[in-house]
Amino acid sequence: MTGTPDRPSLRERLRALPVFGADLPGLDVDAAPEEPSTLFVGWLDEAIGAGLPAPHAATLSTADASGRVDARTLILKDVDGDGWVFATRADSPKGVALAQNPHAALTFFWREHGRQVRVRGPVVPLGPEASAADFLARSDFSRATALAGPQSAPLASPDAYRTAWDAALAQVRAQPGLVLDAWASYALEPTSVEFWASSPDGQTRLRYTASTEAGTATPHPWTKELLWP
Ligand SMILES: Cc1cc2nc3c(=O)[nH]c(=O)nc-3n(C[C@H](O)[C@H](O)[C@H](O)COP(=O)(O)O)c2cc1C
Repeated sequence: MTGTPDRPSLRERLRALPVFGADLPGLDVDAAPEEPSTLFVGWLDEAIGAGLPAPHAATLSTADASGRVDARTLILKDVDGDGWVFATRADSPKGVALAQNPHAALTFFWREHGRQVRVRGPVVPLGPEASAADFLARSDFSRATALAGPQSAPLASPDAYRTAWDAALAQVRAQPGLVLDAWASYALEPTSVEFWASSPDGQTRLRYTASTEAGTATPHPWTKELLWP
């Protein structure tokens, strides 16, 4: 759409928007640790410490058996020996896609720090015990939402949701140990983790790649390389 002096076009308004602020912490490549999880948790802690909004929110990208791609936001639950951990309903579209094709990516963006992290690799379900522990750690409201109905299925009306949610909340409160069978914790076990940082000097990209012994899944030490921005 063409703009006017009072109201520039959308293209002009978008071009005028700043992306990053000042005083960006950047990425010190020489000080980068051997393990990408160490650098990731360091960046996440800096984001938490600075009070950035939802620093643990990430975009999970998946592709189904036919290669159709989808992406959505979710919450990071942990980073541990299993990998980058998240939880959802196994019968949701993302859970179904992961069952068909376990390869996925998590993308974190901390605008105020001018940083992005891309974590790529296969996703594994962590099993009933870990899934139950995650479900029971959720608030009553979150458990009721998960229980109320099949995530992402068409909903007939807001009233239908309200009625199901009220019943689910009553059920959760009556049975505090109740676990939704469909709830699943997953870990993305990275084969590569890429750190991107903007700074007044330009952009820096550092990719960690896990080398694996031919024919085994045994991880070897990570290799690090710089990438063209
Ligand atoms: C900030 C934020 C956090 C979210 N966290 C989760 C989460 O941890 N797990 C989840 O299943 N959905 C979460 N959602 C909802 C998902 O983005 C998505 O709408 C839902 O999981 C259905 O996705 P699907 O149809 O691709 O399976 C979150 C949404 C937002 C905006």
